[in-house]
Amino acid sequence: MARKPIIAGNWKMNKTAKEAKEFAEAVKNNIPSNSKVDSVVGSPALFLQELVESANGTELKISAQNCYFENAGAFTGETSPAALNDLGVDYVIIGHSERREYFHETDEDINKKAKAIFANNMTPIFCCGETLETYEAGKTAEWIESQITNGLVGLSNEQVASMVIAYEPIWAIGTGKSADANIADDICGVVRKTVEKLYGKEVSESVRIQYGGSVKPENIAEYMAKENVDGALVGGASLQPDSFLALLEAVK
Ligand SMILES: O=C[C@H](O)COP(=O)(O)O
Repeated sequence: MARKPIIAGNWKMNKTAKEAKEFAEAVKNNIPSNSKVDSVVGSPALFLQELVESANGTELKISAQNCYFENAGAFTGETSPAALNDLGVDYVIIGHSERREYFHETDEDINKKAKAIFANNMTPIFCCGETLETYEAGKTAEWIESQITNGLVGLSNEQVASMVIAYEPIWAIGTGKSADANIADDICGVVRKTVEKLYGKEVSESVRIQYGGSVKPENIAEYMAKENVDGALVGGASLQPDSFLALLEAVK
């Protein structure tokens, strides 16, 4: 089955409202209109409403970078998935290594978030990835299998088939030291095999798997040429309109 490539920018904690709006205005009408690629921008929650309104009716889709797993209640500082859906947000990034490390998110939290996102008609971009220590110990495959197994438990076949999984080796994030395209393909293959083991071949052939970690316009084609890589989750190189558009243009 042909999987549609998906390029998602993750702005992390960058930009002001003015800069976010300027980005959307510069990008939204310049997305390649052949629909060969899904184009997503992951913004801080503060700018989501503005971005959804600006991107309305265009090819640009908007993602949150996190949400809580309850829809409402006494959870000071958290973001409701129901409110995100109400705004018109399409995707939510969950389980990013920065959230796992700095905010102590567990596989169980991330699993609850995945369920809440589906319950609110949005699509999770589920991140997994290993530390340099795990990589150097040759334990990447078992680490990834465990993150996938625990993170997706209880989801339906249909849900897993429709989601996006981003493999991001932590040692390649923001370091300029991207993983070799063959390594990215191998580990994205581990993700796909794990999904196959848990949910069957049809689901594993449908789920879209991104590579993330120092992806830029100059190297994205190498990743996209690989069998198991269906797209990229991009931090630094997604911040400027020209660079974001160049990433999209590079997807053949
Ligand atoms: O979510 C995106 C990743 O953490 C990659 O960030 P980067 O492209 O700046 O290395």
